[in-house]
Amino acid sequence: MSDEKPAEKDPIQVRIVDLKKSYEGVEVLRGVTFDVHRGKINVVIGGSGAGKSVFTRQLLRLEQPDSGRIEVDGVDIVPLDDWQLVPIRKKFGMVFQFGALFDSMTCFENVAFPLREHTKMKRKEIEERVMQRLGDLNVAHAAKKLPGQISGGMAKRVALARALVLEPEILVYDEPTSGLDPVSSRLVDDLIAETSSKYGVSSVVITHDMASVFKIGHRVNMLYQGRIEESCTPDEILRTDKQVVRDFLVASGVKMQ
Ligand SMILES: Nc1ncnc2c1ncn2[C@@H]1O[C@H](COP(=O)(O)OP(=O)(O)OP(=O)(O)O)[C@@H](O)[C@H]1O
Repeated sequence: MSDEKPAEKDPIQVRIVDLKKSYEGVEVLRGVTFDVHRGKINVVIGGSGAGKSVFTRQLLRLEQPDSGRIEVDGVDIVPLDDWQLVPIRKKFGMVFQFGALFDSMTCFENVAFPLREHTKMKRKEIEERVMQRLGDLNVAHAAKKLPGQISGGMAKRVALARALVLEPEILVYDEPTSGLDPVSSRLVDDLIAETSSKYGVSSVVITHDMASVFKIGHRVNMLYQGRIEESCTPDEILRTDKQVVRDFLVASGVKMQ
């Protein structure tokens, strides 16, 4: 018997290196570099127009970056074609503004949809998986209801169940607290933290909500004018000596050290 230990997984799940994207000659991403830490909550923060949405579209390879690398578990996905991206896309789950459920389908059908589209699972297996996810997120009782018949908070849980049903390794949240009052925002933060610890997924939270950084972030990456100006822990960012980062935090009501 070999006494070799199983190889430890790289603590960095995704490395983004010098990513650039222009539209009609205007450079929006001007060399984005940072790491997504495995199993952690990685927040990407930035003001309006910083390039957060453009970055998200490149990360998910919904668009082709002009240059740079996105290494997912060591594989650079930038040069891959749609066919080669199929197994990579399975690693990602996306939670778009936490909504976007199909209104005419029950919550059960919403969560079953990705399984029907992307797997050959049998009806019974689908039913079990869907009810398990809904149960994990405390919304099993909403299975037969339409999204319009449940509260906004419950709908977010159903949307998260749907994002988790294909068992992604990396969950990307696009502005999850955008447009919510502070109390609801913190409940959404709780849900993200709960999901991170329950499933061990690597979370990427794209937001301009500084409160989320300090409540749930393990890592914070500040995007400013198309570059990552700071990449550190939430504690460290309070002591940053980068003026643009300090200005953004102070304007967001954060007390600096
Ligand atoms: N398809 C596109 N074509 C041309 N310019 C674009 C395109 N998409 C984004 N931009 C420009 O890129 C810049 C960054 O936009 P982006 O939407 O990524 O900002 P953001 O950080 O998500 O801002 P917000 O928080 O307001 O949503 C903006 O100046 C925007 O006009």
